[in-house]
Parts: sequence; structure tokens; C-alpha cells
Amino acid sequence: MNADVLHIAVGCLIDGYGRVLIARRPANKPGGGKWEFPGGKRERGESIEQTLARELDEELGVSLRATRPLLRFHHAYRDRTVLLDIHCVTAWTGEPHGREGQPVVWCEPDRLTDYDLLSANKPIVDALRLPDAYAITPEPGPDRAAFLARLPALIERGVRLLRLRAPGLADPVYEALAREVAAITGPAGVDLIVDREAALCRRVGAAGLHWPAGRLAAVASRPVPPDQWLIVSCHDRAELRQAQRCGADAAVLSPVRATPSHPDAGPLGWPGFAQAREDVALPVYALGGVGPGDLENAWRHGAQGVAGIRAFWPAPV
Ligand SMILES: Nc1nc2c([nH]c(=O)n2[C@@H]2O[C@H](COP(=O)(O)OP(=O)(O)OP(=O)(O)O)[C@@H](O)[C@H]2O)c(=O)[nH]1
Ligand SMILES: [Mg+2]
Repeated sequence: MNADVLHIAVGCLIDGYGRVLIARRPANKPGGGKWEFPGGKRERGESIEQTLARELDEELGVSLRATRPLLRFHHAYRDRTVLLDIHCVTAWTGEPHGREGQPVVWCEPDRLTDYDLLSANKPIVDALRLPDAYAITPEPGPDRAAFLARLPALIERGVRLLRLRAPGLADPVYEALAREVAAITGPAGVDLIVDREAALCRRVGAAGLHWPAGRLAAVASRPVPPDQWLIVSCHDRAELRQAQRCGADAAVLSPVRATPSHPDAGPLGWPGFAQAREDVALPVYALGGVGPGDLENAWRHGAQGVAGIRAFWPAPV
């Protein structure tokens, strides 16, 4: 690693209510007065896990018990470049407090944007707000009532992010169905992600838009406002990087394994997945022959979580 790059261990403590701990940086440090996730610089001879443990002890007075990687990316500030190595911390001992006199706050992920965070932290906030599963619908088929009747079971299973994928439907038919799906998912707190036009996303009251990488590359600017998700389908590192440049919030990278729906696409495998998503400042879901049972493995390979159709979609009721 370049010696001029500061390697930083960052810890996102998550409590039993799903809240995250943030701290206010002292005025005399770079980015003073802004909010951050606790952490600090790796010292010579330390592993990044050791740095994380030391920094969270020094800054918060806690001992780590369970962590997992969340994101890892470079960010260039005007005066310094950092490699942020971000981990979720889900178990610890000790009561976290600002040991260096810094104010600390427990914050719901959706409220993090109310705080003036360090400017590198946008992807971290997105990763904390997004769930670890992204469910995608199969083609709805001719019986729309039967299709809609399967949604409650999906919600029951804890799905919080759902893409309505129906390439076989004409635009007006798709839009009408999207409204019906939104009427079920909205009250249940599920974020519905739609395909097609950004204006359709607004009209049906969806939470965001899903586009293939090529479509995003062809427009001049991000097609949705900051309060709607923009999730992009990618198949390699170049597409992920481009999605990041074009202002995407998250990506789906596929196929991890060969699937019946895409038998000809060469699978990435987990090492290929990890390599392609390395140093991309976006939460990236793994797609293609994976499901909830792959979650731990997906995290270890740099994924936000798993995405899929078959693995999530309940059997007909
Ligand atoms: N801890 C932390 N650092 C971050 C975050 N985001 C981000 O860009 N950084 C950058 O990473 C670097 C972290 O350095 P730090 O000041 O926390 O380092 P430290 O705890 O070792 O402080 P020290 O220099 O007083 O010993 C800073 O340049 C900071 O701007 C974040 O969320 N948490
Ligand atoms: Mg620090």
C-alpha cells in the first residue's frame, strides 16, 4: 500500500434496536466538528482488526466481541487520502462513551443523514440503511391476483427491499401492477424498487429505481433525487466503477454462480466477486444462485448481502 495513504479502521456499533453510534470529531482534528463513526489510524505492525479493537477501546472504552466487514474503499480529501476499512460491531463489552470528551449519539440508520458526517461517509450510511437481502420478483404471469397474494408471505419472511422485475409487461401494465404492489409493500415498510423510467418511480410512490449499468452510463446525471434509491445491475468491475461515478447508491453484481435463468453467463465465483467489488465505494449485493444461506460467506467476500428471485420468492399459496 502507498505509504501516503492513511489506513483507517472504522467501527459501526449497532445496538439491539438497530441504532448506530456516531461521534463528533474534536475541533482540532481534520474534519473537526463533523460527525463520524469511531476509529482511527492503523499503527505499524498492527492488523486492521487490532487497530479497530485498540481505537474503539481508546475512543469509547469498549472491548469488541463480534464484528464483520461492511465496506472498504479509498477516499481522497484535499489534503489526505484515506483507506477506510469499515466494520459492523454487533457485540461488545463495556458501556460506550466519549472517552476523549467527544459527544456520542445513538442514531437510527435512516436519521444519519440529519447529521453533518465526514464527506467520505455517504456509502457507509447507505450500507447501514440498506438491508442484507434484496428480493427480486419472478415474471408475474397472467394471474395478477395470485402474484399479489404471494407478497404478504415475502413480507412475513422479513424482506425489506423488493424489486418488481417484469420485463415481459408493456409500460402501462407494469405501472399499474407497480401501484398495486406499492399499496401492499408501502404500509409494511418495504422499499419497492421499480425498473424503467425515473418518472414512473415518482408516480407510483416507489422507494427507488433499478437500472442496468449501461442505461445509467447513457444519461448525463443521476435520474432520481437523493431521497430515492438508485440501484444498478453490474457484471464486472468496470460497470461497478462506472455506477459509482454516475451517482448510484448500491449495485448488484452477478452471476456469482451459474443459474438456470442465465446458463451461458460465466460465473464469477466468490473470489471473482470479491475482486470485482474491491475498492468500490458502494454497497454491492451478490446475485446468481445465492440465497440467505450464503449471507455470512457473502459478507466475507465484501458483499452488502444477497439478492435473488428463487431463494426469496415464496411458493404459490
Ligand atoms: N474515524 C473515522 N475516520 C474517518 C471516517 N470517515 C473518514 O473520512 N475518516 C477519515 O479517516 C481519518 C481518521 O483519522 P482519525 O483522526 O480518527 O485518527 P485517530 O483516531 O488515529 O486520531 P489521532 O490522529 O488523534 O491519533 C481522518 O482523516 C478522517 O477524516 C469515519 O467515519 N470515522
Ligand atoms: Mg479517531
